[in-house]
Amino acid sequence: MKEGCKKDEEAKESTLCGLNPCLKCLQPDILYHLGLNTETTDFPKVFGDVRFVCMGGTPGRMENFAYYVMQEIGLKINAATKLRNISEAGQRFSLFKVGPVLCASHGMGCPSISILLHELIKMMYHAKCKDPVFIRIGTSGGIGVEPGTVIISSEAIDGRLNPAHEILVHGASVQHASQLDESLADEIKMCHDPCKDSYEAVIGRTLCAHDFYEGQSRLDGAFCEYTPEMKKSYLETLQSQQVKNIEMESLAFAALTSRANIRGAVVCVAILNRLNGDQIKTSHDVLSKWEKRPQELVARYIRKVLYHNDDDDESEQPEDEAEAGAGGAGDTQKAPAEEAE
Ligand SMILES: O=P(O)(O)O[C@H]1O[C@H](CO)[C@@H](O)[C@H]1O
Ligand SMILES: O=c1cc[nH]c(=O)[nH]1
Repeated sequence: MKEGCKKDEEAKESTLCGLNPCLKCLQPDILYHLGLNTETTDFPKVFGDVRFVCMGGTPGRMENFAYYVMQEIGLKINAATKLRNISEAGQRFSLFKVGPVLCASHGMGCPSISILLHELIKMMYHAKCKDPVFIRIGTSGGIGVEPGTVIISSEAIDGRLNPAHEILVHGASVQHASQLDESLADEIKMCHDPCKDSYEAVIGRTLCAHDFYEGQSRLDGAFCEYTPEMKKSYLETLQSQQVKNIEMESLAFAALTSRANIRGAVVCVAILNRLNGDQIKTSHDVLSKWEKRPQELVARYIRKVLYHNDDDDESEQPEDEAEAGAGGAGDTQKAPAEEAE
């Protein structure tokens, strides 16, 4: 358990801690951007079995991941089954539930993922989830790594290399530590097979920028008020400080998960090596293959945790949906995990 995190009455129910003490007074609690509330949805019944919350930038990636993870954890569905976007009413994020796995899109940048995380963390609290693991599966710009390499973040740092997510509250700066769970990073890394996988997976520091262009020292933005030499020097400094990649959500992800006593990991593929350029020239076909790499590792990890086995050993896999825990994909009335097309 997180240091200084006492188990209170709520913690007996969910394992989250450090949350807003007023949450229990909100009747109902409205998760506005997810289009859900505690009055019309029975959270413990619909989401109480969630053990993994996976997130990534785009709705399409997370829908594909939901179908992929369903197959990988052995949930049987028929070909006509279609997963329902549970947060469709909110019109901001997509959210799919596949048994114990929630898959959410988070948009771009810390403000967007922060909103999603506040609402997902409240969901875990109301649903009384026990020890949920949160994982971001994404893309990034690599620093001195071969494009296609998967980077599992050891910690998230800001542009000044500080391991903290800064927010302004009442006009004052508040910094929250952005550490990630080291043992979770190791467990995910162990799901990579250097003999079979055609790519490398490494653990390293991740720089989180608040912009894709100037914030990442690109020379190809609409504005650029620095020289190629200044860019080179900054990226080389990052490399010398064991920074392996740059993306745009890890600070908020790490800070909010650790504040809630949630184990979190960030697993991103590098789609270019920033030491060699700024523009992404790789074909969409190749990019979509690379994008699946973090998904593969994370699906293997989930499978391993659920069935306590190695990838080759299928002996403990469930026979059917019920055993695997395929469960409600939305409100309490809907059929589990799907609606027929
Ligand atoms: O990992 P994904 O969701 O692809 O997001 C990465 O790509 C976006 C920029 O293109 C940023 O949001 C960055 O973090
Ligand atoms: O260079 C990159 C690539 C993906 N995402 C980023 O934020 N930066």
